Amino acid sequence: MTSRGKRFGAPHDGASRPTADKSERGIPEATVARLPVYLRALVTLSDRGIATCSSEELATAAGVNSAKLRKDLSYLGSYGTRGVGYDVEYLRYQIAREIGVTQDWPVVIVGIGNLGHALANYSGFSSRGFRIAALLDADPGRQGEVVGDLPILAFDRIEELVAEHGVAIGVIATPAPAAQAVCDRLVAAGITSILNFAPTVLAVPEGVDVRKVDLSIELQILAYHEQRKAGLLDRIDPGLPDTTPAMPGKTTTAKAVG
Ligand SMILES: NC(=O)c1ccc[n+]([C@@H]2O[C@H](COP(=O)([O-])OP(=O)(O)OC[C@H]3O[C@@H](n4cnc5c(N)ncnc54)[C@H](O)[C@@H]3O)[C@@H](O)[C@H]2O)c1
Repeated sequence: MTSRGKRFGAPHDGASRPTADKSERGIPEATVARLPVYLRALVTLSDRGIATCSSEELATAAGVNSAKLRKDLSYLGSYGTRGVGYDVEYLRYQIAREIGVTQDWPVVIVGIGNLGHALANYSGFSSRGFRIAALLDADPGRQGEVVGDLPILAFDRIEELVAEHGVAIGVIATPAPAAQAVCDRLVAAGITSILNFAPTVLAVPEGVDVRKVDLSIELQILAYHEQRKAGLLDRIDPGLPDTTPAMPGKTTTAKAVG
């Protein structure tokens, strides 16, 4: 239950509803997090004119192992056809329906600086069902500038715009010190899902979902793996033939999900 206007609860940063490991339909959260990755792989296969694919092909395209993929898809009741594999278009539809991207999701972006401009100009949102309904900024010097097809509007219009477009998702691309106040106002206006790019932990009431994108944390994780690789190489006697084992761990050239 959303409790709009209630006092804010515990900081809530990252995966939605951290206490639950299953979605309302009983699909594990880790599986839910991989569904968009499968969807993106299916869109690519479909764009290449591929009508059916095996679980191995789809798993490779999505960067997961095929047993995990089959298990994930079984939660959707999708098992493929023996000897044929999965129907790409149908599976794409099934996953899109499960995620909710067969419908149009109006989104507002708050903070149209460097990052906000990049997000506003990104065409990938609309092709995946996310329509940018409004661009908002507190700086009058930015207001009126057209980015993509939309003018930057005053953040003070947030309530009016959320109501007008039925917006449920807000993107925060303001500096960190402003993010909590922006978040509070988005929630008070009726927004129940927030994608936060500011490097700060947001406190939100129960029923509001927050996802955080932090490129520096992703880079730090890669740095950690680089350090481990370097440590392994240091331990190899340079006089011996190279018998370096394959690197353990989940991080490969593609980002591991879940
Ligand atoms: N998550 C990532 O990977 C990533 C990458 C780059 C930047 N960032 C973060 O994204 C945020 C934006 O970065 P940037 O480089 O675009 O900054 P920027 O300074 O270029 O833009 C910030 C914008 O937010 C606006 N703003 C400030 N306070 C506001 C408020 N209260 N209400 C509405 N708008 C407000 C400013 O007027 C400005 O236009 C920062 O928090 C930054 O740390 C995150």
